[in-house]
Amino acid sequence: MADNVIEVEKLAARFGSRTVFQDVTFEVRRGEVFVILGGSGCGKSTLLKLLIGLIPPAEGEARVLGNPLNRLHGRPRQQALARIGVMWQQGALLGSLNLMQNVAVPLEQHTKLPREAREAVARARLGLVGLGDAATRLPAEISGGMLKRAGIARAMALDPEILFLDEPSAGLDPITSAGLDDLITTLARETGTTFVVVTHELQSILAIGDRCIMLDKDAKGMIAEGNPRELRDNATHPKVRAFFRREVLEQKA
Ligand SMILES: Nc1ncnc2c1ncn2[C@@H]1O[C@H](COP(=O)(O)OP(=O)(O)OP(=O)(O)O)[C@@H](O)[C@H]1O
Repeated sequence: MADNVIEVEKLAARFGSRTVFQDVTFEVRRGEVFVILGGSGCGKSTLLKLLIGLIPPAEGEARVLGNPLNRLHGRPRQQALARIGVMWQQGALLGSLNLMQNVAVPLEQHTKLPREAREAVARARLGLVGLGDAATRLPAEISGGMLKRAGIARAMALDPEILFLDEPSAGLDPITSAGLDDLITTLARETGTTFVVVTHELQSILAIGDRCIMLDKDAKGMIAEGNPRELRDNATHPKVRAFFRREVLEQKA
């Protein structure tokens, strides 16, 4: 039987009387790169927030590592949250701290490790994302791509079982974005970390995704689930076909 790290059943999200999506059901398997995709406003970020328990579901349930995170409180919630890492689109490193100090912040908050040990772990995480030589640089002194890598290193500080990335390639040029895709693929393979990545960049989806779901604003729910390359080749839903085919045609042009 597959080892599921996330199980989502008949999940619905509502703001006031407005339904963003409903009847969303899927699972994420340990070690895979799972992509949540769809056009602007379909609810990708909302789904991410539901998964990590920042907002409660209107209906249904999302269990992450066996726990509905929105229903945990106090110490059990802290313990569950320590097993996942999140990198939001803005990344938000602290400008006054160098990269090593930034990556060490979660270690300071969640562990009793002495400073030298925290810094050693932080340096190791920076090494994992190819920033071993940039540990003492400030966020303002590095490129957009390096900032994303540093954000990933910080999200990995506590050696999470699942890493959630919200639009990691937003604002990056195609070459830097492809480098980040390579990093995600390598980290998933080498560390066994499960990745849940929100993106609408087709190149990235095809490069990194083992499986994906596609949300749709009009359908208010999922319109596709599966391997992205198989969906590109075989999807029959017009919107799914349009998403994968249009961009493929653009790439060939
Ligand atoms: N806190 C909130 N209160 C009310 N409406 C919200 C709230 N958060 C999101 N929404 C609405 O829910 C819908 C889905 O938003 P969400 O940000 O999840 O979409 P998205 O797919 O991530 O979009 P994008 O790709 O543009 O970031 C949008 O119509 C948005 O306006």
